[in-house]
Amino acid sequence: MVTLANLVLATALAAVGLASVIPPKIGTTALGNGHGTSSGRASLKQVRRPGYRFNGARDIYKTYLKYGVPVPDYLKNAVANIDALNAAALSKRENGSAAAIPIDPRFDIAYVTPVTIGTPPQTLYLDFDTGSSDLWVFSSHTPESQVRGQRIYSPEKSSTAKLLAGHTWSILYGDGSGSLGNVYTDNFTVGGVTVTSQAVQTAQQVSYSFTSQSEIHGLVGLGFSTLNTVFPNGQLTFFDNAKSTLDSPVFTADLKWKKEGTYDFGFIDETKYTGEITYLPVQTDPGYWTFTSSGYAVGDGAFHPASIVGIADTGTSLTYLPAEVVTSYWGQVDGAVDSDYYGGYVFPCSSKLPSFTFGVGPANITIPASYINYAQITEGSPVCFGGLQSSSWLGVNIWGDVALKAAFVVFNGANPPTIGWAKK
Ligand SMILES: CNCc1ccc(Oc2cccnc2)o1
Repeated sequence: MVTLANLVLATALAAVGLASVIPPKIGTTALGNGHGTSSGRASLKQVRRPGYRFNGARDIYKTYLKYGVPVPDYLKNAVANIDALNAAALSKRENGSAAAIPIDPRFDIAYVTPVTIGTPPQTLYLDFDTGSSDLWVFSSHTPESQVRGQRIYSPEKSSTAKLLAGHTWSILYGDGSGSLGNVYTDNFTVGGVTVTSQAVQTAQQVSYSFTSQSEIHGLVGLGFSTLNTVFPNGQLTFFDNAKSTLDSPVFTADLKWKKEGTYDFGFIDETKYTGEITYLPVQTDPGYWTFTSSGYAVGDGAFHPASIVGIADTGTSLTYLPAEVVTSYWGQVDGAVDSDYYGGYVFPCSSKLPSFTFGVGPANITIPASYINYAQITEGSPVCFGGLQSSSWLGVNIWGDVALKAAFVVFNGANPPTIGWAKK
């Protein structure tokens, strides 16, 4: 016996996706192939209206109206409450996409991405670096003698800038470069994603290697915020601040060989990779995107299972792996030597290089040989510098740009974080 109350209950349960105890049999639905044939069968593809947010209370409200039952006040309020929550959620969600531009057309020493800081917006090009967690910029506080062509951020020209009184920072990178200074908070936007009151670390000193690289106006750290060097209170990275407003707590890196790639925030662009994404666990202590590769192969040679613990670091140009791995690679290259004089593996530019494959769980990523022929020692030299170098002096294995640009990489900031790898 289907009573009206049961019907409402059934509709309500169905509306919230729960199987109802009374199979609602509200008339028969037209079935068929949707092409108007006379077969008496039609199927209609259900599509989600863009921006649609589910409101179960409204479905029940409609059932009351449909059967002429007076709508109780609590139900009217429920509909309004859920609409308000949905509106707030929609207004909060944002995603973004920004270019990763090689700073030198000849070889991929680093990639920069346009950002705007402050009000009115000041545009700078920053190096997005998953291997560190400070957001710092050349600024009006950087001595003019240390600024050589870089754009600067001038907090005094931004109506939304606020000094973070008593806070300082100082950072040293793996290549020996470094910078230090004080801290403001201001509006920070990349690819349409805005964080208000982002900690922006203004440089008061930069090392010569930064001064000499005019295309890099600062860094955006995308490592875990535990690595942030601001003292006495560590600050959150742009990603950690943006996470709650993104559709999904992820960013992806699609770096390219001698071409512009992209960083996406809040979504995974299925058109940017092929096959499946393999997700691996991330060790977040001390704060790098640390994962374990499952082994390697040189060229078409046999795959060597191994556990290679390393960090995914968009801020490092080359890839640094254990000595036994790189000696087995360079052993396949005529004339390759690990040169103290040149500071790493070099080889005759005329030599043929094999590709390099590294394992990511049951899957793998292959770095084409061309990516490993990194650059001539100097313009016109017959000696070339390898993109695969030994990590023995570093104390950590680093999957830098030479490896990352061979893949589509998902930095998943959920709890627990994971890192995803896909071919492209
Ligand atoms: C090349 N020295 C200046 C410079 C540009 C970008 C960075 O930053 C780095 C360097 C190494 C590792 N991680 C980030 O330093």
